[in-house]
Amino acid sequence: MDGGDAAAILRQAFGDSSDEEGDQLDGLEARDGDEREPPRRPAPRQSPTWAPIEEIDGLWLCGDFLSPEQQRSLLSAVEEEGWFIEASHNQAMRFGSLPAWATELSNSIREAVLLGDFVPEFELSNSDAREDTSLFPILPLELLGREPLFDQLIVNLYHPGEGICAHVDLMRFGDGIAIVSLESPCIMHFTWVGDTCNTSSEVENEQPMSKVPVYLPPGSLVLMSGEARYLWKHEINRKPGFQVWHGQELDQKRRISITLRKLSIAE
Ligand SMILES: O=C(O)CCC(=O)C(=O)O
Ligand SMILES: [Fe+2]
Repeated sequence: MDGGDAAAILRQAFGDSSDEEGDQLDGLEARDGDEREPPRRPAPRQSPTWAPIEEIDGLWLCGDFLSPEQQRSLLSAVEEEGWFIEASHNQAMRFGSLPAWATELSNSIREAVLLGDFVPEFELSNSDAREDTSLFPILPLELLGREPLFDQLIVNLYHPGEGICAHVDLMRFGDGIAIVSLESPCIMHFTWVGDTCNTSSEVENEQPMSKVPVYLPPGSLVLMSGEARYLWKHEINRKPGFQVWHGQELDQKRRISITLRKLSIAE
């Protein structure tokens, strides 16, 4: 991707003086707005704080991606879809054209990457990583600049005690996966693909697996690309004893996650 493409991405994210569509970046906040108000330019949001997960290449966490108000607004948008009215329903998927709120969420993800501040220690201590991914280390530019950024949505609802077992997302999805967490915090564990993962073989060879725990607060955004997407499994085990952070078992509530992916181009 050349500099012209990068400039186009930046224009798309920040708009220019004649670009009124910039308002859609504010969509999550504008949802409750008074319709009589004239269109306004979105207030520049505070730079989100990104942290690399040091052990895992391509794994980034934005803990303050959504404000409490934005979380409430996003949750209402999900609930208004009516997917989870029946107690037996805990998952919804959409392909292709996504609900407006999910498109707004995608736009906000792109914006958060473009505005992202990442922790200076990382810059100082990982000059190799910095060189590899010079312009946008959080998400490679060829992913950040694709259109659409995501065309597949999956919303999962987990009751306390429920989670998802270790997996690498299917290869039918391309690189660059985003997960937004709502309601309950949780710990997502990552395991290198080469490591054993099933309980039976674990017991047999008694090798402790090296799992990397990542704490996902409500309103956070995880981005996986490259090794994090293809060479690490992720899982959420919410059975008693597995959601422990700094020695404290997390208080589990219902959790809703929104995963955004892009279908791979068919060969
Ligand atoms: O719920 C989550 O946070 C993860 C969901 C997930 O990994 C998936 O749907 O592939
Ligand atoms: Fe997954």
